[in-house]
Amino acid sequence: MSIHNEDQSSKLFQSQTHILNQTFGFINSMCLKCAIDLCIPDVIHKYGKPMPLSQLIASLPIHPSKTCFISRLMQILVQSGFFSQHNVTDYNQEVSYVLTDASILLLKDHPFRMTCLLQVILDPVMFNPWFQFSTWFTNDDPTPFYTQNEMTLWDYASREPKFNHLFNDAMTNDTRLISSVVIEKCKGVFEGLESLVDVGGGTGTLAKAIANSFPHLNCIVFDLPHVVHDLQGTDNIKYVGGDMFETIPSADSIMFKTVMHNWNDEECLKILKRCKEAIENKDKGKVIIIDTVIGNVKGDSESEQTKLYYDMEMMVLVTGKQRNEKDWAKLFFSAGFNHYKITQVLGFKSLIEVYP
Ligand SMILES: C[S@@+](CC[C@H](N)C(=O)[O-])C[C@H]1O[C@@H](n2cnc3c(N)ncnc32)[C@H](O)[C@@H]1O
Ligand SMILES: O=c1cc(-c2ccc(O)cc2)oc2c(O)c(O)ccc12
Repeated sequence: MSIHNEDQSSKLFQSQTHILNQTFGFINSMCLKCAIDLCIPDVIHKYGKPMPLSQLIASLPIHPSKTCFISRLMQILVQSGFFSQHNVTDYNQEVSYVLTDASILLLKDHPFRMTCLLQVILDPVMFNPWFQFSTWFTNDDPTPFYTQNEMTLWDYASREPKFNHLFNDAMTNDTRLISSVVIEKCKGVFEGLESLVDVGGGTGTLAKAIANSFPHLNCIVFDLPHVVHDLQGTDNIKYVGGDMFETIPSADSIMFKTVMHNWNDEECLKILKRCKEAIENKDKGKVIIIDTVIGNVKGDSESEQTKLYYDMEMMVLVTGKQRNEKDWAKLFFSAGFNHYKITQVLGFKSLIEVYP
């Protein structure tokens, strides 16, 4: 095939570059993981001022034969916005690095750090199922994760304590930020309630924050037995192990934070019907859902991309999906609920109150 003009060849080169950039996308994730494994954000933070490359190299736990590769790793991390580069004009022209808003959330001691979430998303247990994606389209397995492991993510976590801890820590990372915003912005949601069950509440990060702010509220953290079996409750927090498809403890309010997104419509309908049975006081009782509502805020293009990635992650690992308001409303009314109210909490996450 011959190329006839400038325009044609330039379009071909652009397409080739586009394909290569999309294919090499994993390099951004892997360089970020490498930087965290080597504690680069913490080392630069501890230095307290722009850190010259030679100082950075000297502070990292690397083999002397690898020192010459750090500047190349830093180059891509600067390009992807995790560090910014100061070109110092001293005699040896050495570059220095500082943190950016994004890398501040990668610091070990930051209360809203995202490192555990990132590590679990890139862990081989959650990453390898992607290699089964196309195979899964040709079989009747529930998820690519199932094709890879012959069991669900939840069964895998119950059998592998190391993965269970990694997963629960990752969810805790995400919940810390949301908890503080929910308690600040949505205080009214919890006022007047006497009891609350956090279903799929993990290790209880959100329930603990709510129980601290509302000491008269009796909270139950309900999750699979392998998640809660060794956790100690307090005066107003009790841990209960069980399966939400079988039974949900009774209370005024039943809460789900990033749980519904793990399940398909049929499964969510079953859970919501269980909630209707479990709500003790039908007058003031409600279901509280903290989850994504797609399309309720016009996001920037980066947020739009995140929602699509997140939806794919649910398809590959669990049977769930991200939902728009119409999808949520259909679920609530099909399960026999009467009305609902959506409050936008943070980014594309919302708090939905659903009334019987
Ligand atoms: C995505 S995590 C969310 C954890 C917590 N709500 C948070 O946001 O930090 C989903 C939780 O649902 C729990 N889960 C899965 N299947 C369950 C079931 N059948 N019954 C109760 N909990 C379940 C998992 O163990 C996990 O802790
Ligand atoms: O891989 C994930 C990521 C999440 C996730 C991402 C961002 C957030 O703000 C919250 C949660 O949640 C997941 C999840 O619930 C799951 O069951 C499997 C994987 C992931």
